Amino acid sequence: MAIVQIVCSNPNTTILPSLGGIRSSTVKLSSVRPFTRELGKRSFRGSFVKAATVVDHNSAASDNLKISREVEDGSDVLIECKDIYKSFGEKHILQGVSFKIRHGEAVGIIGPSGTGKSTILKIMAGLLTPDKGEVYICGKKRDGLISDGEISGLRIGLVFQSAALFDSLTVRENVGFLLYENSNMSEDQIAESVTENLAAVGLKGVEGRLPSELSGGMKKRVALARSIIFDKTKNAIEPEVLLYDEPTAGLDPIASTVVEDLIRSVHLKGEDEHGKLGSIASYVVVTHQHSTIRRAVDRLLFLYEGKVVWQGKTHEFTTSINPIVRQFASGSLDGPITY
Ligand SMILES: Nc1ncnc2c1ncn2[C@@H]1O[C@H](COP(=O)(O)OP(=O)(O)OP(=O)(O)O)[C@@H](O)[C@H]1O
Repeated sequence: MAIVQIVCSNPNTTILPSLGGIRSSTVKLSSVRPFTRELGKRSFRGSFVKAATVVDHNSAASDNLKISREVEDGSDVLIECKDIYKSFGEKHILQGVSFKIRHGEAVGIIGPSGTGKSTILKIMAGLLTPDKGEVYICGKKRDGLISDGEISGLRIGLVFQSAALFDSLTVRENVGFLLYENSNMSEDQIAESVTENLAAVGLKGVEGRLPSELSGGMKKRVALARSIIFDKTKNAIEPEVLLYDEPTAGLDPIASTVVEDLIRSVHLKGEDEHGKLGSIASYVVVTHQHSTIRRAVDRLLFLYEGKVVWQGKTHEFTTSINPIVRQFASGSLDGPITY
């Protein structure tokens, strides 16, 4: 078992768009501090919040996450979105979206382009506020953005759709970025850890390269390596939910498989030796890729015209008789979904 540490930026800073993995966490704004540590010969300044931790159970990539049991009192619900509405100007994107993410779940959010999948991820992460409706984190209602207050007991991380690497930093510096600042690990330990995490996403010997020297798919994998790197010197474990926005978009089929298995493998399955629910994250993946649906998630939410119009187990997706799901699964031009 290993501890995975993932760190995020303060969503209110101008750095955010540049950072692929953000973490909304149990961190007060007052704890945000300037990042000044030298990265190689360059230095970088910005505001960052502290790291979060998650446990890696080193499960076989082919293992499925156990679908979380529905605990009667709802205590296994980590995130609940209740009747969420969100508009951008005249565009009414979310119109009453409700769902729960339970402990141990691997959930996919699918649906036509522009239907609000990324928007709901950002609302879950606390980067966007809904116009109406509530988000509950471990049963506690969140008001405003994640930075407006502290909700303890759960960390939520978002891995952006774009790789969003720092152009002027090497791959090593990008992947180890937050360890350099937030951990007590030595430079050698961080470098070693970076190499291990890059290898885990199928990349070798690219540590010294700049992002501009990588293909799009390689950048994506570097971003993923950055999201799963952890502080080996820490033991604190809290439940965590990771949100992946199209983690396999633009990857070739084999690279997709690597990433899908990795998403599985960095998450825990459920119980400790006493039968107590484990502390490891659930995760939510927004994806258009069938392989990712099949391989990386157990339950699906189908978002269409502002609402969750279907949900079910992954294997039910292709056999559903729901006309919207059937059309989407088959890619047919005929059906209720129009472009
Ligand atoms: N900050 C914003 N300002 C204005 N419009 C926005 C903003 N964010 C999203 N939108 C719009 O809201 C709609 C939903 O966007 P979103 O990215 O959530 O869709 P999506 O389902 O993730 O799409 P895709 O599958 O193509 O990635 C789009 O029309 C988008 O242009």
